[in-house]
Amino acid sequence: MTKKPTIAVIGAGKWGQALHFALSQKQETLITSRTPRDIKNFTDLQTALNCDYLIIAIPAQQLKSWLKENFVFKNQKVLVASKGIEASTGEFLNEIYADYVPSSNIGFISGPSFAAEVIQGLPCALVLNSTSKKLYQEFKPFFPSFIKTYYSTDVIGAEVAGAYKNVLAIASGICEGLNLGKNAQASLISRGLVEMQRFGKNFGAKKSSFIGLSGAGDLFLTASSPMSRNYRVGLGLAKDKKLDEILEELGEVAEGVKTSEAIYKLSKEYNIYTPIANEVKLILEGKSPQDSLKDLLNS
Ligand SMILES: NC(=O)C1=CN([C@@H]2O[C@H](COP(=O)(O)OP(=O)(O)OC[C@H]3O[C@@H](n4cnc5c(N)ncnc54)[C@H](O)[C@@H]3O)[C@@H](O)[C@H]2O)C=CC1
Ligand SMILES: O=C(CO)COP(=O)(O)O
Repeated sequence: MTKKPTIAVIGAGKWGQALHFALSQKQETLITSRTPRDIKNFTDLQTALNCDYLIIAIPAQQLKSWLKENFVFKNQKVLVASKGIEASTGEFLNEIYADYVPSSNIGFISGPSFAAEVIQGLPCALVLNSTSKKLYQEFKPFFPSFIKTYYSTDVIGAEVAGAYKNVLAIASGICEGLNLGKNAQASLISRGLVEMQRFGKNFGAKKSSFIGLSGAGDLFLTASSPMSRNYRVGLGLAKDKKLDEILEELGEVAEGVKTSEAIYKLSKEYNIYTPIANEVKLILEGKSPQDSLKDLLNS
């Protein structure tokens, strides 16, 4: 008799728990995190790492050190659930993972997916991005009927879109917080989409990823709802709150904060025009949102 494949989620934050709930609909799914949690099928890290299939939902800025300290490759198949760019080095997550997992064994989840809705079993559509279609075909049956999965080979497109939309969500939250109106917000979001596509093109991303679920889909979701943590960061900044205070109140990760630094660094290095992301970075460092608005309108 063939052994049933084993599967585990690593990281029990909001997204890890929602994915654990979703995958547990069809098969036993383990979950682990740094601190023990009262969740069904919670296990220790080593047991999780011994599973055949892993879904890793650790914030982007913690990933590099987490992999170095904990990860041992045992031919596991990995789906990355994080959305961000490493700020200290400007590395994309697929570049960081490349030191640990071969490309045939790794995929990246993208698309509009608030954890709070997924954990209620509400319908959603996700893209699994991998150079290996076989990997997609192996993971697809694990997903429950309320999640429709699509396949794409555009790993870098999915990564850029998922990371960039968090920065644009901060900008959109600022726009809402300043009461600039729906015209301004729609302009910001659509110019943001152009900007993220321009940025992605530089790294080889496909245009089609930006007009699909990974780009427009996730951007429209995150940049239009206070359910987004990044959007709420923007709302706070518009009300002149200090970043530390906003993040403490949030109590969860807002990837756009650090990702704006990474985009700033990369856009300087590769000479890419990224005006909205640059202004977000400057506002996070203390520039007044009103001054940023003037600069964006006149650039
Ligand atoms: N919440 C959501 O709706 C979605 C989140 N994501 C992405 O998933 C990633 C995780 O987000 P959430 O789970 O929502 O964040 P969260 O703030 O709810 O939880 C983060 C989790 O990471 C763990 N963690 C933090 N530092 C760690 C370290 N050094 N080593 C090990 N574990 C560590 C924390 O203990 C916590 O369990 C982010 O990149 C986010 O952008 C993607 C899609 C949807
Ligand atoms: O990525 C997300 C939805 O697709 C979650 O966005 P926030 O991290 O801004 O809440």
